[in-house]
Amino acid sequence: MTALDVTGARTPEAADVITGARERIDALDDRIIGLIQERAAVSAVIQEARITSGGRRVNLSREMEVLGHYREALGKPGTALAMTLLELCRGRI
Ligand SMILES: O=C(O)C(=O)C[C@]1(C(=O)O)C=C[C@@H](O)C=C1
Repeated sequence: MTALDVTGARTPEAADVITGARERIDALDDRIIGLIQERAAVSAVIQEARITSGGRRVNLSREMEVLGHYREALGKPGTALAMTLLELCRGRI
């Protein structure tokens, strides 16, 4: 496949722009994944401390704060993103 095919561009110039921008997106995605893994590790510390102290894994009022934070920053899809992040960090409830 040529660069034109894989990018969907109709000109070599557009294919170059897309190929370069996709490299930046791949690098950003790697950083985002790393941050999600770091977030999950910090979240695990909190959950462990709470459970060890006799509490529950989940704290719904805090989850509402997290959901609101993402919704304020990113709009309605931010809520869906935060729900996915919470599931990654504390499992399904
Ligand atoms: O902040 C907490 O108390 C956490 O346990 C962290 C966290 C989160 O990942 O944001 C995870 C589970 C809780 O239900 C609420 C929030």
